[in-house]
Amino acid sequence: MSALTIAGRALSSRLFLGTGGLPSLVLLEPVVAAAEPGLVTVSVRRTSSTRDGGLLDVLRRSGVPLLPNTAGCLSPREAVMTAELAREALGTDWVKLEVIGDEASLLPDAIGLVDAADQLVRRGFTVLPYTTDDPVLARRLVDVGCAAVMPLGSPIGSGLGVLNPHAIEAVRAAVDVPVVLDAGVGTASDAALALELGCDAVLAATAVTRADDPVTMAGALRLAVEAGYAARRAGRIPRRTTARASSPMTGRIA
Ligand SMILES: CC(=O)[C@@H](O)[C@H](O)COP(=O)(O)O
Repeated sequence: MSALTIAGRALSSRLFLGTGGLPSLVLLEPVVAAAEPGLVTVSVRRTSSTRDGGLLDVLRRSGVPLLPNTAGCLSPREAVMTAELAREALGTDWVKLEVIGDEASLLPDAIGLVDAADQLVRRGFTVLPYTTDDPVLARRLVDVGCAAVMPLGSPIGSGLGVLNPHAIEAVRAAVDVPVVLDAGVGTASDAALALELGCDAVLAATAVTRADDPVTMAGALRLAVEAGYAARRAGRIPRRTTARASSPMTGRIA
């Protein structure tokens, strides 16, 4: 599978993994090994511990690049401060920007998101914003300098997959930066569909952390992303409303 590049950095996989919510830290290492993700997101609030065997320690040993996020931030100010803390703590100026409108829907606050993205780009961050599946908003985020956009397939943790495939295609068409489907993936076919629709990568958390068997699901998502990317490049056949024989009709015995 050809490499995905974001902001000049080549990533080894088109699957990104969210780490919060695993039922046991013991699962983290095998999950990461099965997923072989290109990036692993970490919430700065939840990773204050750097002790041996802690979340950060395990992730660092895995060698997968870390992508700190601003999970749970409800205002641009809070998100910018959290990103600065992450830069200091983790030594990276990449940030997955989340500015949430409310704690019930967990939907992005579009206005706060553009404001925070603008501030962070000016402060030298490489910003990957979690956004809605709105192509106009995606363009605004690119206009202020975001390195990628991360539209939701459906609400965080819902497992509903890609609710509006046409909107995801519209986001893809609207911007010239990588598009990473973020949120709502429930199982492997959701991830494959995202790539088939033209997304460059997929971020999944709950699909793995709440699966009956997180390690096996992590491996399934890795394969699904590869399959979806290959299918996109191969080009799907057009949908038809009528039958068309798949074998030639010549040589039939009358
Ligand atoms: C924005 C956000 O928090 C998502 O990245 C979340 O981590 C992943 O969403 P799922 O848990 O639905 O995969």
